[in-house]
Amino acid sequence: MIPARLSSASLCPLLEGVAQWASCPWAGLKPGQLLPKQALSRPLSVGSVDHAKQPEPPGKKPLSEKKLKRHFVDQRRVFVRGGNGGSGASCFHSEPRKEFGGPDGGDGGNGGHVILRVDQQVKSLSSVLSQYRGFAGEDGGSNNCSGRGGAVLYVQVPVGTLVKEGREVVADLSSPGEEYIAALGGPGGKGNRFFLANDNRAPVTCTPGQPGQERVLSLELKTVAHAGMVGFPNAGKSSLLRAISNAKPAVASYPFTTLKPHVGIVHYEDHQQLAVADIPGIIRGAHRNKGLGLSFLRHIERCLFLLFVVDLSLPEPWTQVEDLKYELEKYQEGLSTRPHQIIANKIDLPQARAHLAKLQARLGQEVIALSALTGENLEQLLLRLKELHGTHLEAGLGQGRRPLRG
Ligand SMILES: Nc1nc2c(ncn2[C@@H]2O[C@H](COP(=O)(O)OP(=O)(O)OP(=O)(O)O)[C@@H](O)[C@H]2O)c(=O)[nH]1
Ligand SMILES: [Mg+2]
Repeated sequence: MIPARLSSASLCPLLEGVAQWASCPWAGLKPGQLLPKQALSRPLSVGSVDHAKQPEPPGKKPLSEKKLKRHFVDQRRVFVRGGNGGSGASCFHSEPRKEFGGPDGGDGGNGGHVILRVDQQVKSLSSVLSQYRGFAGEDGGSNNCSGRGGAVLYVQVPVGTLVKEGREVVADLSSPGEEYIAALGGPGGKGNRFFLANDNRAPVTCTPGQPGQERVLSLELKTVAHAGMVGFPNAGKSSLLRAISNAKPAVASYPFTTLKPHVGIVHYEDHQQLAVADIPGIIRGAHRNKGLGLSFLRHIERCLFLLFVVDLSLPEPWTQVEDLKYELEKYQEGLSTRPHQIIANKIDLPQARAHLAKLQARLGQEVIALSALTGENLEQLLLRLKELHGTHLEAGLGQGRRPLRG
């Protein structure tokens, strides 16, 4: 669920780091600054649709599945180990003409923690390594010198990182700057000075530093958006996001153009903002990790409502809806019944119009037929988005939950 922090004022900056792998167009606006005139002149801000099909670069081969996955990493298993504590020292004060100077071995420094810190600049988990060892504390020295503590080792992670230990979720890092101690540094050992007592004026005992905590954590990145666009490759999801928001995901006529989720912000005249995520194409068998598979089904989990985008120009478009729902349901029970809207894209194509009536009859529910390319009927989609969000808010209030504002 989107945290309450995702209120209209903070939505944009937050998403910039979470999943806004696409740039946020409103990021430059200061509070109180007017929205661009173009956006205000309409009841709804419908972005320009001048993104007609970009030509495929000549000779560009489609990427292999392995390479596709390498671009964007949304899951990592990490071994973390806190720094070892430094050992305490055992020595005695020595000075000319002072025979029994007493114990002066200092304590060892504590080992440094390993801390996960949310950084807005980090977009995926690809920069996270498979293991981290914290800095060790220094050993204690003579003259009651304590060893220096090990420095904290920060691991930068993107906003929206879930930290799991085994199956248990131990942290949900959803706002910039948030920190989680992944592994504690070991405490430093005690020097012999510590053991000085009335009945033992010359202790030689000192203790070694403790090893740092060791853990194996799974990090998972999930997109945080109000609406998630789900569809087969080439259905026109990215084109649609470009048309309704100012996000600029790549659009091309080959499948798997989108390799990582993009989040665009839809601005309404009443200053409401809704985040819409363009999730990379899903194919049949995605729940068995085919194509870009599971990694992207995960992002859908965090969307409050879904937009099933189908390519209306293809024969029997209802099979796309059935297959998409099947994949979602197989991945997580109940996911396909989350509040949703079916979007039939590419209505501008002649064969698409012929399929519309059949699709509607077959599904028995209202379908919004539109064209991301020409901009036809986009406003209906934007109104529906608002409605879905309103219903979500009401449902939340009904259950006594804190309202989520868009
Ligand atoms: N005629 C027509 N073409 C469209 C429309 N929307 C998208 N397209 C074209 O369909 C192709 C695929 O569009 P994308 O937006 O890249 O599709 P996608 O669903 O994001 O594809 P993946 O990123 O591969 O999942 C492009 O060539 C677009 O120009 C539309 O409304 N009408
Ligand atoms: Mg795309």
